[in-house]
Amino acid sequence: MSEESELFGRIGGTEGLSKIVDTMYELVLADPELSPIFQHADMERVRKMQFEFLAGAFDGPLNYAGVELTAAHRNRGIRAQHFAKFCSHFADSAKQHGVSDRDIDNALGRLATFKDKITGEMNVDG
Ligand code: HEM
Repeated sequence: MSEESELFGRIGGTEGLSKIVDTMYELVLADPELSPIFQHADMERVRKMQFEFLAGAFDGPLNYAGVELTAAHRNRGIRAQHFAKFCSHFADSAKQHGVSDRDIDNALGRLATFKDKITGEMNVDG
């Protein structure tokens, strides 16, 4: 990959991230543990919103205009093991699209910071 200073650039910018998101949801929807959670989701919207969210999280353009993450994932029964599988599908997709292991680790570290919002494991005292 290139020597771009931002993670977003190094993972291939708009084109690269779009491909990573598309492949990631192919893997997620083919996963029998995760696909039921997406049964009623508007996948076109989810892909678009996920692209925008991740672009911002990876130091790219900040255009995310979707629902706040806690609200979007509340009461869906999403647990730590679902989160872990989702992240491993992200990593497999990024690997397929040529992202370096170092950049994948960097991206996974950023995804991990959203875990409590996605799984609802909020620290109520925090
Ligand atoms: C770091 C990890 C994750 C991020 C950044 C993320 C981000 C997002 C975003 C941006 C949306 C769109 C919100 C909107 O419509 O405005 C969304 C929707 C959704 N996410 Fe996640 N998500 C993550 C993990 C997960 C996991 C682990 C699951 C379940 C296995 C999940 C299930 C869903 C579902 C079902 C929707 C659709 C909600 C609806 O029908 O409106 N997400 N997510």
